[in-house]
Amino acid sequence: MPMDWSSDEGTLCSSNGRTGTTKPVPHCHDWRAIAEETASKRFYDDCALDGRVAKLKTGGKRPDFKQLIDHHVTHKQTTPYPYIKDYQSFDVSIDEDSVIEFYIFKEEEIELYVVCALYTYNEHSTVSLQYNTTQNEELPFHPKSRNAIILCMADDEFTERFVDQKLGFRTHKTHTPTWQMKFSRVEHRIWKFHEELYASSVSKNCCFRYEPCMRYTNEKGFGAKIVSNVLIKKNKMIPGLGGQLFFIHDNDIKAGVNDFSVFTRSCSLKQFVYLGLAAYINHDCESNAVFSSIGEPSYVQIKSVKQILPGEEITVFYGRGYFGDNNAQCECMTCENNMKGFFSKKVDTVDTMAVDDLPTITVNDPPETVNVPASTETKEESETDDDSYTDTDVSSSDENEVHKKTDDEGSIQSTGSSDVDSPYKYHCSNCDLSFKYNCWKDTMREHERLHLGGPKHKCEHCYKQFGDKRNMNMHIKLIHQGSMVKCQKCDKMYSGKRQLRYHDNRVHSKIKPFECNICAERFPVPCMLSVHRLKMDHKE
Ligand SMILES: C[S@@+](CC[C@H](N)C(=O)[O-])C[C@H]1O[C@@H](n2cnc3c(N)ncnc32)[C@H](O)[C@@H]1O
Repeated sequence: MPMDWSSDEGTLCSSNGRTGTTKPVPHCHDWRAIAEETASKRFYDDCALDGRVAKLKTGGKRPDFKQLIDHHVTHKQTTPYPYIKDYQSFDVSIDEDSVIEFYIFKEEEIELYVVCALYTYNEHSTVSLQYNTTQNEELPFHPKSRNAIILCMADDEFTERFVDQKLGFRTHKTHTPTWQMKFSRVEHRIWKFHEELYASSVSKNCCFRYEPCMRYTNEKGFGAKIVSNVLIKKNKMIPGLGGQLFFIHDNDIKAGVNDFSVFTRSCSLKQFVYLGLAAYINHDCESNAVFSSIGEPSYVQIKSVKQILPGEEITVFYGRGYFGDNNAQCECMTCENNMKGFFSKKVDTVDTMAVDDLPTITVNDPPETVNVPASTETKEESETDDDSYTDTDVSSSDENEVHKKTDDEGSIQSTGSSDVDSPYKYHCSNCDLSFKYNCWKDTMREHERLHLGGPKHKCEHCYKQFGDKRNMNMHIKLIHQGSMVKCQKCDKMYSGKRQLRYHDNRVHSKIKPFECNICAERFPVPCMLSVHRLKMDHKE
């Protein structure tokens, strides 16, 4: 109901008659100043519930506002508050021995109750504004999203200052405008805490680092990931790696804009925005870490569930349905290796999408931990096709560093060619890198070129470097120019003619040009043949 208090004279009503003086009801835009002034005078020091101020010693607990208001309503024999639902899930952090007051301005004629402001007093009587739930306060977001909005504003500012500076490109942003609002003590703490989190994440001693990540389609080449700097043992909290979590109202979630780190609690189905360093952690279906909230419910930390090696990406499991039903759109490395999720239906676009990851060193862990770039090129295809593209892109400095580190420190072992059963049979002659399938030999060739110190082609649009100019051009075409080819039969988009042809073989023409030379079984795309060879042990 629209309300203009400036034109009305109203009554601040008292249940016990002690403070029933008539006062002009403030203009709704002035409520903040007036309520604050009233509060600062501690006008109602000895009142319990008197119609204007409800006062409650919290003893450090979150007050039950609904009960408080219900009590007030019963006591006053008046109609229920129209905004009562706004109180059911207030999330107010309260210090030990705080006193909470809430102010109720009542306009009797129209029986409209508006809870104007909520204050906390600490033991020194400092007043801070917590919430405003007036109906016609011109808030640009739902009042219950306030903490989340402050978090978003802080995140946009500090990611730009700390992470973007480090990586040299603009990473995720919630695009929340910086609303001018007076912060409460608690809100100020949210802001400061966030700043400190980010500041410590770029300090020398930090045990993890940010790295660019171009793996995920919807990030269009401007994603980031968190990589460990040290060996992290299993079941350890990762120091400093966490984020803040606050409830956000549905109306304030904008799909594709600020929803990249929104989680739903399974028990309450409420949505929370989770931001901070940990919001740069990507999902993997067999993650090496988990979310862990111990203590402060609004600060969620990250705990390892496997041993994490220096140089290894830290990943968490977002949930079973985060990337569509059964994570059918998941593009994680595990899905890629197992041809599940996003890769289950799109075998023919695998090499388009797996453009990011450097092949990492195979370790003495199970071979699944190895990131293998999934170029699917075979002998039949490689010489002729202009679209052949093996994205062994190399931020060469990084990669060589990893090699050096592993040699020097001996903390990472080579796969060892003695491991007869390992599927990683194709070894680089200069370092410990191993490849799973022979069909990735182009990737390997590219990689080996690095050891020769061959020319490095740097993409002018991003940080990536390539041993082969052709690959760089293809990368530019794919990632920066977005030039894809379209299937005329079903409108699906592919990175090149070859991928389109594989798609057509598999889905439309149903032809199988790739034959196993051992058992003569035929396949529509070469990587299916490679998998078959590996599974059946039908070596070439
Ligand atoms: C919380 S952020 C993780 C960090 C992200 N790379 C970034 O730079 O903002 C979540 C986003 O990362 C991407 N992402 C992370 N893991 C993914 C996966 N397994 N499959 C597809 N996209 C993923 C998606 O774009 C998702 O919306």
